[in-house]
Amino acid sequence: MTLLHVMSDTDRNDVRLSTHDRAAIAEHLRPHDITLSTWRAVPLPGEPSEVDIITRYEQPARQLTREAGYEVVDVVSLRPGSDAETRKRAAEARAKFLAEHSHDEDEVRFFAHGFGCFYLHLDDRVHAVVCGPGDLLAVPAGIPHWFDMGENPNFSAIRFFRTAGGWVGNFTGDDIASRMPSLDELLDIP
Ligand SMILES: CSCCC(=O)/C(O)=C/O
Ligand SMILES: [Fe+2]
Ligand code: NI
Repeated sequence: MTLLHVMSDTDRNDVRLSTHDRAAIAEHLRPHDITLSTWRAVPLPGEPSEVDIITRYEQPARQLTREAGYEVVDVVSLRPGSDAETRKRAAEARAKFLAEHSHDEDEVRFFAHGFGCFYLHLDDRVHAVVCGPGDLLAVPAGIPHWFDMGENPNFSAIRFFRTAGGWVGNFTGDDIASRMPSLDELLDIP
């Protein structure tokens, strides 16, 4: 399941576009220099480890790394859990990425398992892009955005970086995420 849900940045109920059609989503994002592409999903165990992910997707990940010149590839995985420690870690991770930020390099993420939503703040519109298994999203440097992994995170994503420093966010200080629908709300859209 992939979703693009475009809203006014001052009114989440002012919806300009909402579609699950991957081709239409890619087409809509292209003029913004944002690329949504698809890798053939490979079968994974129910609770894939980081090693499962990187070995199953080694071939396309190596090809992308070679073609685009990425230096660092890592896997971010969060799994649901009801114990206090897991919930605390999930809440901390969620809060970090919910703060609007940009990066000095492109944000390139492949979803191998589960779901997450990128909210791309383009002029006066928020483009919420829910990514699921097989989705590769590439967002140019400098675009303000945030990411929601939901109340009970359950996803694995491969991240591609050009510089060895890994993840560095330039935070805007805007709490816009609190005024927009969460991943859990977007996943309920039929
Ligand atoms: C899906 S990877 C974790 C989120 C992340 O790296 C990022 O920069 C979100 O904006
Ligand atoms: Fe980011
Ligand atoms: Ni647009």
